[in-house]
Formats: sequence, structure tokens, C-alpha cells
Amino acid sequence: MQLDFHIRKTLQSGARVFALDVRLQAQAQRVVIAGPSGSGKSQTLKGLAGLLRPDAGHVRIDGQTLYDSQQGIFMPPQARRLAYVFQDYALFAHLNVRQNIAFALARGWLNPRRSARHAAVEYWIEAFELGPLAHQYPHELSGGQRQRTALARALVAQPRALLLDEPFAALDADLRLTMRAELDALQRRLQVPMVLITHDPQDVALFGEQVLRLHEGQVQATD
Ligand SMILES: Nc1ncnc2c1ncn2[C@@H]1O[C@H](COP(=O)(O)OP(=O)(O)OP(=O)(O)O)[C@@H](O)[C@H]1O
Repeated sequence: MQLDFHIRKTLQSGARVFALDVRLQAQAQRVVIAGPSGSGKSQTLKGLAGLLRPDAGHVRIDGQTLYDSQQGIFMPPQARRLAYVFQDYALFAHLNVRQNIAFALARGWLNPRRSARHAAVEYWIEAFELGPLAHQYPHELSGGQRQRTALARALVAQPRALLLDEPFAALDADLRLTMRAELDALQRRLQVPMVLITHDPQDVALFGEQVLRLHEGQVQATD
């Protein structure tokens, strides 16, 4: 993936001002944005996804402009074909595993029917070994199963890249090791580009083909 972005945004809450000014040009399948809590990782990822509207800058992926303040381009999130996986996975509590995954393909306001079957959904259920759990609801799943459901939901829409916000933060230490290895293998198998944000040095070591290090909203280093 060719990733070229510059995101500038001033966030203000009361008297407190946070100035984000982050840029990167990368040619890598695995990009890691690292930095301590509050350094601007999530805001940067949201800027890529279109969930945050920057004050100025640009976002280009594989030569396509998703955002450019000078040219007046702001592609809405759903048109960017980027799958955002939230830290808490953001599964729908009232939908079972199969419906959660199918939701990514749903058009309009109707939730996917419990009885609906779709080849792409069944493919990812199989790939993530979720078949026996497909009828279960998020509160009936373990942390790792929730993460797999969230990844399946992200992948079913064939995104051009996965955006992962601290994907292992909600897991206990053992499961973190397992799921880290699973994501590593999955990414190698599918060759799906990803941008992963983390403050964990082990994630940086494993996924950081290209690393952007942030500190207080600014680029500290790229390596
Ligand atoms: N709507 C907002 N208004 C004002 N400030 C905000 C707003 N949203 C976020 N911030 C501030 O922006 C800064 C960066 O937040 P961000 O969530 O990007 O950090 P992070 O590096 O992802 O941290 P963490 O690892 O804790 O998730 C924080 O200091 C936060 O308080």
C-alpha cells in the first residue's frame, strides 16, 4: 500500500488545546502508528478513515485522493473502502455473530435477517472458525471471539486496508499473544494492507514494517 497523508487538526475543549500535525509517506503493507496515551494516534487513524475532518492536509492511498483540503475533496467514510476496527470492537449487541458480519454488506436501514445466508459472510465465518458460534450474541462471546467477529465484519466488505485501533488492548495477556499471532498469519495470508495503532512495543516489533512515532500530536520519528 502506498500511503501518503498529512493531517492537521486543532482540537479544543474548554481552555485546553490539542494540536495534531502528523504526516507520513509510506510504502508498506503494515504501518504502525505508535506513541503514548494521548499522543494523537486515534485522531490520526480517524483522519485517515474520514471519521475526523481535518482542518488541512491530504490523505492519499494507492494514488487515490480521499481527502485534500486545497482541492476541496473530502470523501465520506463509507466511500473510502477502509475498514475501521474499534478498540472495543463495536459489535452490535442485538445482532448475533452472523448478522454482525452481514451488517457490513447491508444496504439501507434494515438489519440483516437471522435466516439470511450470504456467500461472503459464510466464507469469513468459516475462515475465522466462527461457525459453531454464528447464532450467539456479543455478550455470549469471549474477547478473542469478539475480535474475530469484528475482523470478519471488517474483511467481508473487501476493504482496501484495515485500520486497527489497539486491536489487542481489550484482551488478557495469554489471548493477546494468540490473537497477535493470528492477525500476523491472517495478514500474511490475505496480504491485506493495514494501519495499526498501539502503545505496545511487541506490536511495533511484529507489525511495524513502517513505524510512525507520535508525541503530543507531532511526529517524533519515522522508522
Ligand atoms: N473532541 C475533542 N476535543 C478536544 N480534545 C480532544 C478531543 N478528542 C480528543 N482530544 C484530545 O486529543 C488528544 C489525542 O487523543 P487520541 O485519542 O488521538 O490519543 P491516543 O494517542 O489515541 O491515546 P490512547 O492511547 O489513550 O487511546 C488527547 O489529548 C485528547 O484529550
